Formats: sequence, C-alpha cells, structure tokens
Amino acid sequence: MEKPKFKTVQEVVAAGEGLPERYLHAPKGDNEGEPLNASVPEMDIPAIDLSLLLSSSEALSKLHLALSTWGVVQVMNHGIEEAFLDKIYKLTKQFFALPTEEKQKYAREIDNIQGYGNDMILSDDQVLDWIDRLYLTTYPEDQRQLQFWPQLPTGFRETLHEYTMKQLLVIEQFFKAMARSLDLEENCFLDMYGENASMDTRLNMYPACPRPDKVIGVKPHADGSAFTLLLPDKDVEGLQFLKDGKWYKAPIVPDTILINVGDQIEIMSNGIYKSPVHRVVTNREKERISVATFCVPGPDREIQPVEGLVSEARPRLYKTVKKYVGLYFEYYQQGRRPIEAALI
Ligand SMILES: O=C(O)CCC(=O)C(=O)O
Ligand SMILES: [Fe+2]
Repeated sequence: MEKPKFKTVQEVVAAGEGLPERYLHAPKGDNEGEPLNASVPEMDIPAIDLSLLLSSSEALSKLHLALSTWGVVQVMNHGIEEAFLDKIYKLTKQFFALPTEEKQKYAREIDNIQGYGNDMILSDDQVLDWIDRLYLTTYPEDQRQLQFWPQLPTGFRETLHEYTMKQLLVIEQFFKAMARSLDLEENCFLDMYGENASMDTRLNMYPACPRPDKVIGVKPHADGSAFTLLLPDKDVEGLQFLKDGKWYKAPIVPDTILINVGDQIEIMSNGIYKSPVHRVVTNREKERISVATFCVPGPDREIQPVEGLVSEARPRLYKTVKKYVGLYFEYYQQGRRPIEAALI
C-alpha cells in the first residue's frame, strides 16, 4: 500500500523544523498585505428549532430567510443530546492526540480520500491547508471501509456509528423543512436525493499555527454536498462565511448543529438557497477541531432544479448534474467554483 509522502500538520509541528514554504500564501490582488487572520464581524444567523419546523410557519420563514441570504443556520432541538455531542468532541480530540504511529495505521493512500492524513495534494504549486483529517464514509453501512475506522480511542467506532444513525433523522427532517419553506411537497428534495444517498464524515484538526496571518486552515470553498452538518469547535473560532464580498465569523452556539447549504441544494432549489463560500482561519495559540458530515446524493441520481421552482419569472439556472462530487474536486484545487460548471 502506498502511503502519502507528505507529513501531516501535526508531524510538521512535532518535527520543529519551522514552517514549510508550501503552507504560505503570498499576498495577491487587492487585499495585498491583508492578514488572513484579520478581525471580522460576526454573522447574524438565526438558531432554528428543528422540532418546530414541521409545524410553525414562523420557523419556516426564518429558515427561508437564512438559507436564501447566508445559506447557513444553527439548528437547535435537533434530538441529539448534548452529552452525546460532547462525546463526539472528546473522541475526536483523543484520536488526534494519539501517537503518530497509531494514527498512521489508518493513513489514507495517496489517491484515496478515505482515511487519516493531510490535505489532498493535487498539484505541485498548490498551497497547503493547515489541517489534518480523518475522512470516513459512514453511510450506507456497506460502503464503510472499516480498515480506516480507528480501534482507538475506545468506543470511537461505536460512537461514530451511533452518530450516523442520529444524523439520519436530522437530515430527513431538514430536507422536509427546506421543501416546506419553499412551498413544495415535503418529499420533493428527498425524492431527488434518493434512497442510496451517502454520508461522509470528516474529523478535522487544525493545530496551533505560528503564522495565522499567512496560513489558512481551509481555503475558501463551497461544499459539494446537498448540505453539510457541522459541529464546530466549542471554544475556538475559525470558521468564516463570505457574503457580498466580505468575511464574517460564525458564532459559537453551544448544543447546536450548524447546517450549511451545499452546491447540490443550490442546484435543486434553482439558486434560491445559497451554497455559501466559507473558509477556516488558523490560530496562533490554540488548536481547533470540527466534525463535518457531508450529505451526498446517490451516484445514480440526476440532480436538477425541482419543477416547482422553475417558471417564466424564474427560469432554470442549472443543468442536470450527476456524480457532482467528482467534478467538484477537479475544480476545487484550481480555486474555481464547481457550481459554475453547472450553470446554464
Ligand atoms: O472546520 C470547520 O469549521 C469547517 C470545515 C469545512 O468547511 C469543511 O470541512 O468543508
Ligand atoms: Fe466546507
């Protein structure tokens, strides 16, 4: 098995050999000199009660407003107990705190996305993201590659399985709520999304970084998913969203799940719900973790604007796409927005 030839960020830090050039962003364009970690205002997004979304039209309007402007909401009353979310955070921290040799047992191969490792390297001139990750397909169960599922820390596998099952319920409710908030039949997104949809969970670790002004945790991107469920670090900020050309930081709201629209809901909603560009900045003193789950339509599904959202007044904006995530990665590392390729 071929192992990646680059070190993880944690290994770079442990080696104590200074910051490799490959992580440094050269100043460019109009923001010349603007440090990546410059202070930015907080975004104004609502916390929405998931349990009310099927009954309250006020909650649905709030959802509509948030998703059509920011493309992001904080979801509360999602049915996953706080103690359980704490367990996920704790196990994530414990995994990344294991010795390198232990984590390397789950190292991804160079051209496989699943497993433990550094940022995917797709070209020689790519500036690297200051992030280590453990990326696992968690659903459907027969697509799990268990050789990448850590045996340590104890309870990791069982807990990730349980988290997957709990998220499934949230995902279904959220799809229905989005449909209702657009006055559509509640299953219309779910029907297109398909029964063989998958979930990929990515555990992220951003070690403390000596040059947060020049190094980025995750480059600006929009997610290629239908939507993404995110548990951002409970103590350390870093996630930022772009709106009208300006960056805003995501607030930390305990016990909520942050859900952001991905490109495939932008396509299905004919552009009404926005797949927001976001990034993660680094921190000089503190490491940061997060856990992201990408909800991805089955590979056989044709994703396109749903009929009820196309009219003379609102012509169809996107082509029909299939296996969008493959297309996504080609564009991503070139710094282009893959959804541009789907525009009519
Ligand atoms: O770490 C975060 O808060 C967000 C990570 C992210 O945007 C992603 O994994 O797509
Ligand atoms: Fe993302």
